[in-house]
Amino acid sequence: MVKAVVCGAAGGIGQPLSLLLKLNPLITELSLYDVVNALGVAADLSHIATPAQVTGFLPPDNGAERALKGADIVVIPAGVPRKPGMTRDDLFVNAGICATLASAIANACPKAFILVISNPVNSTVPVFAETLKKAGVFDPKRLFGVTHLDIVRASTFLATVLGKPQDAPKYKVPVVGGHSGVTILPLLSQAEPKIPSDVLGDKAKRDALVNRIQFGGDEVVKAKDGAGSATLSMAQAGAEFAEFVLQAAFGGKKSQRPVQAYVYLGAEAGGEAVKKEIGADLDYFSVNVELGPNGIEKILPIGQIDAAEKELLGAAVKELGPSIEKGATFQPAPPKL
Ligand SMILES: NC(=O)c1ccc[n+]([C@@H]2O[C@H](COP(=O)([O-])OP(=O)(O)OC[C@H]3O[C@@H](n4cnc5c(N)ncnc54)[C@H](O)[C@@H]3O)[C@@H](O)[C@H]2O)c1
Ligand SMILES: O=C(O)C[C@H](O)C(=O)O
Repeated sequence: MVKAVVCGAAGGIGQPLSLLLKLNPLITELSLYDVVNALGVAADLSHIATPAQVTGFLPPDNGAERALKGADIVVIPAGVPRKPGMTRDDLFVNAGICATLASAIANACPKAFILVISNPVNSTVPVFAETLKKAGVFDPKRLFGVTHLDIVRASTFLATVLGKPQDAPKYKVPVVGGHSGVTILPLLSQAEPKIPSDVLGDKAKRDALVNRIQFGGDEVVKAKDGAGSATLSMAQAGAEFAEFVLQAAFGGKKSQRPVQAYVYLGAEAGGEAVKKEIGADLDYFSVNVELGPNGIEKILPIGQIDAAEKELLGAAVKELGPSIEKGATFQPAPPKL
């Protein structure tokens, strides 16, 4: 029996993500929580003939905690998306929503795997961690900032540059750092299969590819022209990442290869080696991790990077530090009496 919850289930990401989770045979119970329309989305999905039993919840009568009660995995795409001209940091208004949901998780399902999609991920993950710490239930092995869309984009854009767009699933590019602009650090030198030297060694081609991976989100924001940001590709990436976590925990399938997520790097999580590699005392970074029944089993080293990547790492670290600090020191407004 596996219970999954989507918080923000009626939104642009939430609806297709909930659909994809409804199709996941490992999930037997699916709770959909949102401040609007969660009952409608749940009624609609509940007619699909798959094992997961779907229920919708709205805020009245402590709806968030009722939705979350006993959950094994919680996926969170709640909060506002970007409009053209905005940075992800402009979405820090979502911090309050994240703190509220983290408190509800601490009460209702403190052992759940928590997958944070809400932006700015670089700051909202520290908001979750600090709220869970205050409640005494923080487990760094179970908290993930979902940066998997950057991995999906890197495969697609690399295959396109190489003139083999249909081979996108074959290309694996580690993407480390954070989830916004220059904090997104694609490690092209570690791509598999190896990138031919006429692309990797051509500065203009390489810079263009790195830039497209770093600013892929902006392409969608621009194309949607005020109607939001990536929703369908994010739903697919979120469902795929949830599947990695679920398979490792409940499916008896240890991940064949490491997956990447924005995770806590404190000593108790085993992230000290990565801090040394990046030469900075950052408490969060997107890295390769190995998953097992209890979540993150091992934070893996970044490994060898080349001179161009070292330069990009400097820029990523510089921007990440203040974003992490902003999330970690966030004070939610006291509840209105
Ligand atoms: N991590 C990533 O790679 C990634 C990718 C795309 C989008 N995002 C982010 O995901 C978030 C959602 O994007 P979207 O396009 O689905 O937005 P959206 O506006 O379409 O949907 C957001 C949903 O959250 C709900 N919501 C608001 N406050 C809530 C609360 N307190 N509790 C529960 N639900 C609440 C809204 O009612 C809405 O249904 C944004 O912050 C966006 O920037 C992240
Ligand atoms: O670009 C955005 O604001 C949404 C998301 O972070 C993305 O990468 O698509």
